[in-house]
Amino acid sequence: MEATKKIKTFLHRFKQTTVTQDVQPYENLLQQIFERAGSMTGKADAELQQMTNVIREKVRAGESPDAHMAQLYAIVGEVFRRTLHITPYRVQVMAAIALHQRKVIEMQTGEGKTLVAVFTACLNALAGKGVHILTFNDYLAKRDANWMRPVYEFLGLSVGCIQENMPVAEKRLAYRCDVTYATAKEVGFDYLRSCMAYAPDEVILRDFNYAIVDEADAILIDEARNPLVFAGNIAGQPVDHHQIARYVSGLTPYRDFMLDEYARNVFLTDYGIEKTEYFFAVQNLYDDNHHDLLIAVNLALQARSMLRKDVDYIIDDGRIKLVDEFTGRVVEDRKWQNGLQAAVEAKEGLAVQSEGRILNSISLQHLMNYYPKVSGMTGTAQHAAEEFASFYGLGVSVIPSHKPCRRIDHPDRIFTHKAAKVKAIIDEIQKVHQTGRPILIGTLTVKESEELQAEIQRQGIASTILNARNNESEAAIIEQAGLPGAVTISTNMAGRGTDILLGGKEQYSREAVVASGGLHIIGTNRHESVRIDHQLKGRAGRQGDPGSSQFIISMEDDLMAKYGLKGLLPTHLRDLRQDGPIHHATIARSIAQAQRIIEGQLYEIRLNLHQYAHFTERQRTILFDRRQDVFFSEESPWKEYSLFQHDFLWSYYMNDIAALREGIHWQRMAGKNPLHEFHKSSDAMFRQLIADLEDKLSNASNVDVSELQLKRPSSTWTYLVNDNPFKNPLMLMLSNIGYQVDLLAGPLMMIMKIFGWGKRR
Ligand SMILES: Nc1ncnc2c1ncn2[C@@H]1O[C@H](COP(=O)(O)OP(=O)(O)OP(=O)(O)O)[C@@H](O)[C@H]1O
Repeated sequence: MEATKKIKTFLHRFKQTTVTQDVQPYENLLQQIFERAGSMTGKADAELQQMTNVIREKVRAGESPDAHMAQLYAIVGEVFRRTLHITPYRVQVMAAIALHQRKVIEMQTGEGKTLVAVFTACLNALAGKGVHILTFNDYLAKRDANWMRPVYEFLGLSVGCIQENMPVAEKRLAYRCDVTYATAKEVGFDYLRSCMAYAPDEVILRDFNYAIVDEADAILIDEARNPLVFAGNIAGQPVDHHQIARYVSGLTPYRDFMLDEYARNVFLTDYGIEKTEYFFAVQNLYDDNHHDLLIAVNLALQARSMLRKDVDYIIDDGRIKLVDEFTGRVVEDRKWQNGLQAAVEAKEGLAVQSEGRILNSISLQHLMNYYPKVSGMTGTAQHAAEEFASFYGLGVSVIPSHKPCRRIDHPDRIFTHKAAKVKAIIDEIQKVHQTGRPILIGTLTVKESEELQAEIQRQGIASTILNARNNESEAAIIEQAGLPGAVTISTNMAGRGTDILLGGKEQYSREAVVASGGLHIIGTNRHESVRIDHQLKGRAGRQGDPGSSQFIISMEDDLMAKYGLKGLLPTHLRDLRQDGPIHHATIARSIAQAQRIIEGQLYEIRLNLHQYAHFTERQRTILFDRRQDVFFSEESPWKEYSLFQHDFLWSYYMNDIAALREGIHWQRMAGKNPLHEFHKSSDAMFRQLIADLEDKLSNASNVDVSELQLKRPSSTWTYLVNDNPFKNPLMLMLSNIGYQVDLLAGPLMMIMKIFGWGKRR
């Protein structure tokens, strides 16, 4: 039976891998909506509100909202005209239908997804159970809630918005609104907070109902690599990180330590081990007594050789701030976990902050699974269709654009080395700048953006920079980026959600920019994820505007070096060095293939994370259900005591589980399957946890309440970067083959991804 179930699950994943281009199924509903829309224009405001109230009563009496979609969408369209003076396009209404039908809709960048979500949110909010619109960042949550507020309020629907660091009382009110705009991350933290409440007024969230996820691929896929972790502070450091950082800075690569960038691995050589033992006066570094030292040295090596200042992080106000590789933004509350943060702080000579002890944690994938209904929107859904299907059971529906896209995407210009590439970028900027067209240059890192600006300045061209160092001026920079002659250099920050208006706000200068050919995009690197490249291109040619894009790259770029892409080239091209671009069909194909391979690997990492997290999540549910029983019980003197015990033991358990995971990959060396071993060990540990908890609770009546120190753990909310122990996903994939049918699904999907099979276009 079990085997049959696994085969069914396996096949189901493939069956779900659908991308629908066919919009015919929506035509019938669209016709009904637009027929009704005609009769709405003559109605008084009060009439529209009364019609909405009638639908609301029917839905609350148990009727399905589906039956009222045509009527309500026609009303919402009319309300848009009356309140915001916008007439929704036919394709936007079509997208709103698909959204209600649990799809991830792909709409071209700039087509107005913010409006689309409102139709579906209104329909689903009538039941009174709340709709969450999950945005990419806090700024968009606030902007969209305020922008769309008149529409909701006209229909008698309340709208709230969640911001990080908002007082709990304000958050509770916002979550009780009919529609709440928030980032997925903040909802996740509020969920964890609610799980650990000590009194009813500390419960922030109500039951989940429906989530519309904006920029769905970024939130449901890219962000899903990072578990949300509620961490408490513990004082003291077991080792002197600064001393270790100084020691490691003097080591020589390839003699004292080896590093394999592709596998994201760094380790001491035999020579390096002996040297370290001598320096720290220990006999055997691998002895249990020196475990902390060994780990700290490894982390310091990782900090020295794998993490780069102004690329992976910046230093601001004496603190390390991580830069998100997908968005180019500083992520204020993100930290590396398991001691790596401290190692980087020591490397930079900063004070080492105290390390976090995990108090509670959830993955975004599991959080989303608590919503009975989920749908999503993005400009780049097709590339992630397999993953939407396998993790979330969501299909992708491609919505045609309102006006045909006029953007010209030039084929990549590829150079043999970096200097030739930079020269070509400067030439390109000079050539396009002369025509008066605005230019947006997308760079990979803060460092690269600044170096390029210096180079452009030497050529006498003024430019503006947008990167993690100046994100507070983002809105002002973007406002200027579409003006005639503007040159803007940015990291991935000028990606999702960035609406560059041609000519700024002035109509006459818009006409001038349109006549000159619109915005020109220059990409200076191919990103690991092709979706990020598409988002960058998507800043030009919005809503039928003219525009163009050109990637100028070199075989020495990080992507090529990291993944050894030269190896994919024919032998005679590998050592070529020339000033002009390389003209060879194989190269562009190889790069595209490499991006597919990398995406397959990243998928594999996420699949693994999911498989491990899934087991712990099930245990968390069991334990927190028990916590709820204590929470709502009446034995008040012992209640808090039973809860400061529950949370304390769970916290210890979470940390033990993190340590178990950290070392479990060694089981592969013993010919065992790490995932199986993890399940076995964590199952035994969980049973012990339950036994300990019951023991503590049964002894609770012997505790003198006056002696209890009911102190809560002092806590911080941390968004930890998953320092994945599976450094080489390919090895992991191979080692897993043959253990269980379920595990085969991932690798097979990866192979299909690489060869582009299984996609229906
Ligand atoms: N029906 C419409 N009529 C006129 N303007 C519209 C309409 N719908 C949207 N817009 C405008 O289009 C612009 C882009 O809208 P929005 O930010 O929602 O796009 P988007 O799809 O989220 O883009 P991206 O994901 O690329 O950032 C906004 O300036 C908005 O006012």
